[in-house]
Parts: sequence; structure tokens; C-alpha cells
Amino acid sequence: MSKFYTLEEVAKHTAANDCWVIIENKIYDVSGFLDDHPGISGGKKVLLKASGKDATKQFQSFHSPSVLQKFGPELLIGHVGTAEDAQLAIEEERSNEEESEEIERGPLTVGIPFGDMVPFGDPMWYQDWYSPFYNESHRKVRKEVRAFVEKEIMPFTHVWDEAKKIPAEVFGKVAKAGLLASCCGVVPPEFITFRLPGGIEPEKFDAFHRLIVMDELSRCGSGGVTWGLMGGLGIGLPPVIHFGSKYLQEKVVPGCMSGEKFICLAITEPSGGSDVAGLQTEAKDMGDHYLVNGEKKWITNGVFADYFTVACRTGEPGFGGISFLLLERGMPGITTRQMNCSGVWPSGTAYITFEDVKVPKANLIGQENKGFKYIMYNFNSERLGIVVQANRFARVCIEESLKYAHKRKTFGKLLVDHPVIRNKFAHMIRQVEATHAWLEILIYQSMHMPEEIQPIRLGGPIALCKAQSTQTFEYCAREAAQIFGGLAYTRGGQGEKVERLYREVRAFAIPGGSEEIMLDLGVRQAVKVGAFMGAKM
Ligand code: HEM
Repeated sequence: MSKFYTLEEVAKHTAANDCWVIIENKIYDVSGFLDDHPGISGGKKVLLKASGKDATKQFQSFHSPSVLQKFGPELLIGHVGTAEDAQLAIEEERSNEEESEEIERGPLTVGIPFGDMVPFGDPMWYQDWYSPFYNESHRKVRKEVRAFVEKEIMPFTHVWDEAKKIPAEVFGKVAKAGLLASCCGVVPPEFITFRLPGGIEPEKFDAFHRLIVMDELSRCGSGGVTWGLMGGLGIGLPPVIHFGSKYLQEKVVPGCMSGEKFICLAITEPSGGSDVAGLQTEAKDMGDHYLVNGEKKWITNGVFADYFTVACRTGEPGFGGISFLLLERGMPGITTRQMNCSGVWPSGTAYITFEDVKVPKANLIGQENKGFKYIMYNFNSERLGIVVQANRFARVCIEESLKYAHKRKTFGKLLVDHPVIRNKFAHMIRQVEATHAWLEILIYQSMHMPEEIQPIRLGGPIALCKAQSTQTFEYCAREAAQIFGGLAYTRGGQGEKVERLYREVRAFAIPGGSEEIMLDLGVRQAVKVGAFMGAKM
């Protein structure tokens, strides 16, 4: 049970070896933290000066709430108040916990709002707007994944990013929470070992449940973490699940789904990114095996992957001569090295060299020379995944900067009271909401349109939506950085998410099809489909 102290009692603790501060009515013993407290003008001195009293205001102006999520539990020693207050506070906390997902209902409320209701900080259906796409099962997934991400991911995101590595044990936790299985598209139930988020049956876990999982995870505001956890898995495993032999599936899928093994998709080469048909990595047929030679570049998770789903040339030049092979770490001739990129640091972006790698024929994924079809199959879900992440990152930029604009004053006014700042928010919001609405309608199509016509009908609009989402992300990261000013130019602290996201924009605008290629593809396909469907042009 929590302890309670009066203000007079707290005021006695102002020494370097006995230092308490009050923040939001809670008392923190920061004696052991003084030397670790950062600050340009002496982090220890600042804290000592604030000791023995209520420092809520100063705390809120210098920190993001995640600081207390991370350090609070260890430093918290009690609450301010008398024994009577104590009982009341405990009861209030309990009832707050029970209702935590519900915001107080007012006369404007029409449903059940979720989240902290920062305007446009969450999709509209969270913020008490009607939507035809979601039901109780989606609300369950949303609630569970949000709690998991806030406890297990968000407090550590900055540390992992700086370390350029996610600790191994995190993957197991993420797998057990059902998140890994949620990011691989439609997964046959036999491969799902852990309970899916919200306890939803595998057969009923639909594309909107998957959207929610990825969207909620992306609230951490780090492409390095989203890609570090599931970037390779989400695109490297589906070819094995959908086209691989039983032998390959049994060998690869269980380990990857449990977070003990890692897989990546290796398509891009030093000489070509979006020009997949021109890939050069060669797999020579040697009778009982293939001999693989070539190089792959910018391969997400390649640094720590155990398996590599590799697009190789097995036949004629162009689209028709590509196959997918599964290569395994430990096969002689495979070298991976970490690339030094602007962003997405913990995602293990690799340069990979294959030198005379002997690959058994049993490691062919699907049929020989059908690789391009599998790549195309993968692209639509990969691109939708990028849209989900990029748009949530753009939303994070809105959320973070709108909160900041409510505490930072310039020229005697809060930032949010300056029309020039509100104008920035307006342009960010209209783009994020338009992108989200387009995303939802595309996801709805992917659930209902016959699978065989999806590549033709949906490929173009998904490509356009990908470009829309990354340009929105770029716009919002820039505007949020302007609102944060210097705080978004330094790593860590209040501008932490915005600073990182600003560096990560290109990691979404280029891979999975660059904006230029996406825009062109979108129009080319629209014209082709239009002609097929009798458009009078
Ligand atoms: C439980 C108490 C506290 C904890 C755990 C804490 C933690 C931190 C951390 C982790 C940072 C690094 C930046 C960030 O991540 O936001 C920071 C920065 C800072 N803190 Fe605290 N802090 C506490 C209380 C206070 C109080 C009471 C004050 C002022 C009276 C204060 C003043 C500052 C300042 C000025 C910075 C910015 C330093 C800079 O940008 O150079 N902190 N604090």
C-alpha cells in the first residue's frame, strides 16, 4: 500500500543524500538519481533546488511524460496527504484504473472514447466518431496492444535506438503478446502458437485487427523499433508461409513466430532498388543444389537474421527468371555487415554478400522462375504496412507537437495561440486524416475483393497511398520539428520522437517502392484498369 506524507514532512528532505520532490501529488526520492539527472546547467543542482516541494510545473515544462513512465516506478515512495487522503486516493486510483480506457462522458459524447483524446492524436474512431469498420473485437485488440506497447516498448524506445539494438528477450515478449503473428498477413492457424491480441480466434483475426496492432506499435515513434521487431518477419516470412514446401515451413515458421529466430527479405541490390526485374544475384543450377553469388543491400534485420528469403536469378533476364531461395546463416559464403544509415538504427540494416553459397534444392521457395509473382504478392501487404507506420508516425508528430504547443510560451502566448502555429497543425491534420481514410477503404477492399484480381485492382491505389503516406509523414515531421525548435534538433528529451522520426522519413519514402515509382505505377495501373473496365478516355 502506498505511503502518505504531509507537505511539512516532504520539506525536510532537501539534502544530496536525502532528496525528495513532488510531481503531480506523488513523492519521488531522487537521492540515488541526482548524479544521473541530465542538464546543461548541472542536472543535480536543478533537482536539489526543487527538492522538498512541489516541482510539478518545472517538471512538466522540461520533460515528456515518458520520463515518469520509465523512471517513476523505481523512484516513487508515496503520495502527498493525510491518512484520510490516502484512502480516498487509493480508491480514486483504483476506479481510474478500471475506467482508464474511458474518457469522462460529457454532453458531446456519443460512444466510448479511447485514449487521451488529444485532437487527431488517434484515428477518428478512437475519438468518439462512428465508423463502419470496427466492432467490439477491434476494441479489445486496441486496448490490449496499447497497454502492452506503453509498458514494454515506449519507455525503452530511446535507449534501444541509441544502442542500435533491441534486447533479445523483448522478441519473446512481443511474440507472447501475439504481435509477431499479427504482422505476417493471413497466417494459417496451425502456425499460431500464442494467443492473438484480444484473445481473437485466428480465423476471425482480420485485416483491421492487423492494422490496429501495427498502428498501436508505431505509437512508439520509432521505425527502428517497428522494423527491428518485425520488419524482416513481416516481409521475409510470408513467402515461406504462402508458397514454401511443408519442409521449409516446419523448419522456419515456428522459430520465427516465437521470436527465437529471425528472417529477412533480401531483394534490393547495390545496383538496383525498385528495379526488381533487373536483379543480378545468381543462383546457378548445379544438379542437386544451387550455387548462389551476389550482393544485397539495405536488408532490414539482415544483421541478425538466421534465415534469408533471397530473390535470385535462376533463368532468363527480366521478370521471368527470378526465384526465391531460403538461405541459412551458417551456410559457408554468407557475410553480413551493419550499414551506417541515417535512421532506423535498431533494425539491423545489412549489406550481405553471397560467395559460392551452396543451397540445397529443397530450399527453393515455391516454383523456379515464379519469384516475381511472389514478390508482387508480397508488395501490396508490405506497402500497406508502410502506410500504417508512416501515417501513425505523422500522427505522433501531431500529438507530440500539439501537447508541446500547450505548454511552450513565446511572446507571452502559448504556441497554440499563435495563428501561424495553428495553420501548421491544420495542414498536418488534413493530410493524416485523408491518408487514414484512404488506408481504411483499401484495407476493406483487401478483405472483400477476390484475391486473384487484387494485384491488378489494388496494386495501383496502394502504391499511390504509399506515396501519399510518406509525403504526409515527411510534411508532419518537418512541421513538428519547427514547432519543437531546438528540442527536435537534439536527441532525447521532449523532442525525442520528432527528432528521430525526422531522421527516419527516407527509410519509408524509399524502400518498398520509392515515391517516384509508386506515383507512376499508380497512374499507369489506373489507366490500364480503366481501359479494361470500359472507361471512356
Ligand atoms: C522524478 C524526477 C525527475 C526525473 C526522473 C527526471 C529525469 C530527467 C531526464 C531523463 C531528463 C533527460 C531529458 C528527457 O528525457 O526528457 C531530464 C532533463 C531535465 N530535467 Fe529532469 N527529471 C526529474 C525532475 C526534474 C525537476 C524537478 C526539474 C526542475 C526543477 C528537472 C529539470 C530538468 C531539466 C532542466 C532538464 C533538461 C536538461 C537539458 O535539456 O539539458 N527535472 N530529466
